Amino acid sequence: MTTLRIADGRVLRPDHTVERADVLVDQASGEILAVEPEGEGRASADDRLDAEGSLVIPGLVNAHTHVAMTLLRGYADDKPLDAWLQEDIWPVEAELTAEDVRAGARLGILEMIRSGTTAFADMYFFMPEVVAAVEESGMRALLGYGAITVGNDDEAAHQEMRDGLDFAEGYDGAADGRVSTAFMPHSLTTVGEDYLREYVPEAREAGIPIHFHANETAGEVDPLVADHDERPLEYADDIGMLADTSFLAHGVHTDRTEHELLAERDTAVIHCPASNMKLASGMAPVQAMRDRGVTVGLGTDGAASNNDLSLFDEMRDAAMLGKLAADDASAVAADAVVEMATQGGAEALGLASGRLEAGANADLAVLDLDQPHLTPDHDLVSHLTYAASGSDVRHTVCDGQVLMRDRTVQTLDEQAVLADARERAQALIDRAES
Ligand SMILES: CSC[C@H]1O[C@@H](n2cnc3c(O)ncnc32)[C@H](O)[C@@H]1O
Ligand SMILES: [Zn+2]
Repeated sequence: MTTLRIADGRVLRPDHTVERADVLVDQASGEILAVEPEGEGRASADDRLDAEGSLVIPGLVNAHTHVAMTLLRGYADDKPLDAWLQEDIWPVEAELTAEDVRAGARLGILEMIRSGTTAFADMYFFMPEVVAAVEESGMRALLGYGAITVGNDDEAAHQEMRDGLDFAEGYDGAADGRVSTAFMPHSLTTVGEDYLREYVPEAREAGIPIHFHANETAGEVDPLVADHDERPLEYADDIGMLADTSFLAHGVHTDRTEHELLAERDTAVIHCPASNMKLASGMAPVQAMRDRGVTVGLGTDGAASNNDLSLFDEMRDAAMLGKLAADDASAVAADAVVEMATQGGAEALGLASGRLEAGANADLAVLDLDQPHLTPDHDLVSHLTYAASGSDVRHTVCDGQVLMRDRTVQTLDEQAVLADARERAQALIDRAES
């Protein structure tokens, strides 16, 4: 057995207490062997990460993104969702190549490793390239091909849905089990009803999880309600899209009936506060959903609508926006936000991560507490939500492997990743605008 000891730090436990302890990891299985409180007999380990003056937390889970959209960061800002997608993003995405997606995925993964994220859910194009980037980087991910049928003829629409299923079936368990997959119809409005009714049951019967965008803007919800005479999530449920292995992104314009349905079906909602604010999509009723028992995770959405992939920024945004949405300063409190960024996201993605305890995946991050903006330390859960940032992360570990040690990423050549992304982003825009 090869072991790794994260030594002499303070450890955030699943109940959000903090204790002085070491985390002992079995690198072969990628699991936590023990969280050993200070004073207990501590055997030596094969490798050691120093956590003195630091806080050890579960690796953060970015439960909804389009990772290769890092190439479009800052390309189109300050527009609402529909105009942004149709006028700017989709015309550029039509020019994407597999190599672009690989470069954008590497860049996004690098950014996530640096900011303490150890797992992400991704919906995009050229997904085998994202699998390859996950494999080489050592990250964990749940991946799916984003299928869209609107604008396609019937044959192409069927092909989109088939591509979604084929990817999910072909790549589940890749990268030594760090990749899992889902069937990902883009949204309830960009995939036609007939296609959803044909392919969603096939995915469910094959035991494939389902992920989609839903109830993001009023402009999307209102016509759906008018056409179907029911709420969007009642429509989704009628098709069979809500299950305990399903998770949806946004859920901004959802009502009480839909929250009760989500709780009953055990379907998680991934809250994307920065994207929802930037595109002026609205304020998700996060406190109301949680009060009714809905599992909520956090996602950055793509870097073009955020514009970064740090879950720390998302945590702060979630707390601030949650209070505004509920008109209540006690809503979406710090501990609820930390839970969403860790256990909530892990549960949505079906991962044994998000908790520092024996038997869980050894996915964790170590934050340097010895800094002005984290001093004094009355409440470290408060700091995680309101004061910390991605650059406070010293070490990142996923599946028991050290991905970043003392702020140096071990698995990717950082300068090469940046140079490649810059070059490919420029060439992509040149092609799209020529
Ligand atoms: C079909 S792959 C994913 C697809 O989704 C687009 N996208 C990015 N952000 C959003 C969002 O907030 N709502 C809906 N769709 C979004 C992305 O550009 C890809 O085309
Ligand atoms: Zn999205």
